[in-house]
Amino acid sequence: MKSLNKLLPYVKPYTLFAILGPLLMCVEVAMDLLQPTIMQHIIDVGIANNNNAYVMKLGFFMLFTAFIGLIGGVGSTVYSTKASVNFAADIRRDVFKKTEQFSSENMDSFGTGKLITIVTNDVTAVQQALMMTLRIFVRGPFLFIGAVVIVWFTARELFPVLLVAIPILMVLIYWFSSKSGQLFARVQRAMDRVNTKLQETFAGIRVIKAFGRSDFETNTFKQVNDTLTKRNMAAEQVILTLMPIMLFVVNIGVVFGMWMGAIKINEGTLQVGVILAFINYLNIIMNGLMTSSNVLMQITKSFTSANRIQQVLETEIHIREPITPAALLKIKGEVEFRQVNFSYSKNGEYVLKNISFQVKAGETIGIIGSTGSGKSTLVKLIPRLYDPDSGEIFIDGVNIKEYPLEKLRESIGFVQQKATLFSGTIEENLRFGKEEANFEDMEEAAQSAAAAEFINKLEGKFGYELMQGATNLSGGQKQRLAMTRAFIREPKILILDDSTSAIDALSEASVQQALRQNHPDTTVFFISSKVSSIQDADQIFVIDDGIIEASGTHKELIINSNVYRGIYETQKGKEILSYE
Ligand SMILES: Nc1ncnc2c1ncn2[C@@H]1O[C@H](COP(=O)(O)OP(=O)(O)OP(=O)(O)O)[C@@H](O)[C@H]1O
Repeated sequence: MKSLNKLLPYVKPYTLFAILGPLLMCVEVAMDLLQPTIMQHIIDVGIANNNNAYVMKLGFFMLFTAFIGLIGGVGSTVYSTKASVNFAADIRRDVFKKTEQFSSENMDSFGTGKLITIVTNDVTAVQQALMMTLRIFVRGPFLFIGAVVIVWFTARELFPVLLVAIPILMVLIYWFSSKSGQLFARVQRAMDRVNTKLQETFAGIRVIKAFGRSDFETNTFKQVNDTLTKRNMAAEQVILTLMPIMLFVVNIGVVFGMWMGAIKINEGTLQVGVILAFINYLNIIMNGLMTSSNVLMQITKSFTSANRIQQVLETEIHIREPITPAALLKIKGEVEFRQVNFSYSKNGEYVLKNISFQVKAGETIGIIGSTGSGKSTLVKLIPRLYDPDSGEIFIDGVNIKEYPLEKLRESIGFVQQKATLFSGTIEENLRFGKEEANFEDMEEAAQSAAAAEFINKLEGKFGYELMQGATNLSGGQKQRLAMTRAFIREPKILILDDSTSAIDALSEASVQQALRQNHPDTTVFFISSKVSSIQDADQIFVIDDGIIEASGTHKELIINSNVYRGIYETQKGKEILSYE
């Protein structure tokens, strides 16, 4: 309930619509409530006295009220929809904006599957809850109270029937609603699992096919889908059983009403029309109670969704902007790590342990080490994708936490291990690196990244459309484009995280040469599992189990580092070592 309340400020810009919706609904309900009484008068006054003119007059009045009711109903739908759809759109916008600010750690803790479910399903659930509240919430109680009051004034003789029927109906609704509330919570959890499974399958469809696991995946999807179906069925069945039981109670009420009415008619204290109107009101009362309980159920269902939305909106961003940012000169590219420790889990198990080093501007640093040793993690700390648990990182002698985040990241070009490209043209993807890049910039960067040749062969060249996930490019082409995108922004610090793994040795050498020639002042961190890719670096860091096991030039490390020599030997063979 609390989290739903916290979303109420999102209704504020649409207050007028949110008032008009229920207001117009009141008009519709008032007209609905008038109908049985008009009918009663037609029967008891018009038909009983053979007064055709009276029948016609009230007949037209009945039509008129129905028409006004229609306008009220349509108007209410229009304004309630405007309020709830805009309310949801604003929440979606803010959830999206918030996730854009998320640090990698925040992202890790939610997971993309859950975030997508929140932006789609959960926002839709609160939208529906608001829509129903605005449109129907007033309708239920208004119909119920209105009908009870009218029966009190027009058919008091039959009121005892209501005194028995209403408590029974209320108990039934309470029991069924609480039962279905629990069942719908189970439905929502099953829905989460279906969504997660779908996202995972769509993202990994190629792997599934390559491993011939389609049947297995179809089966696991069938399991989560079956659970969802069963739970949906159970929840719907509860709702659907309620209606006939309530109708049964109402019909017993009708029989009793007619029986009591017949006695009163015989006594001459009641007219036929009153009984007919009473029967109608009894149905209206049932409808009113049902509608109220439906809305309550929808609102209860939306609590979980509101909670999840609130979790995103209230998430504390781990990577914060500095309170007093450093006065900015142009970043040169000196990098220093001072006793840096880092862990993903924050339980003290460090992935990086006591890392300290200094790099001069314009130096090329090779980083090598076994898989999972912490190489990628180390470079991710430079653009503050994560912050260290302890220790400090400096660029040009200034703690990186003191730079405005945007400024810091603007001066860093980062090519991640897995090249991420977006659907759109190559040009659009490159502009991601530098908005104002012109054609020459693109050409030049593509040359440096050994991408120009393949781009020129593509239909439309820089206008070539990439599909989602750039599936219409090869692995090596994706890496080259990702490098072009990083080169184009002429960064002061360039991080290449195993970004030449799918590129042939010749092209890799040409990329390295282009870097030296065209970007001599850029500090380059070059992660690679191949010694041949980094052996010309000014300094090489050998990472082993989260520590810098050794550092130095290739020649120094061959002599001083067992780990480095081990890697080198496995890759080149001992005979080359002795030859060197
Ligand atoms: N987002 C994450 N959450 C939790 N643990 C992580 C995360 N990313 C990496 N790790 C763990 O941190 C350790 C270091 O990972 P890292 O990616 O830095 O290794 P690496 O040396 O770059 O490996 P590789 O050469 O295989 O890319 C690994 O044990 C890995 O399982």
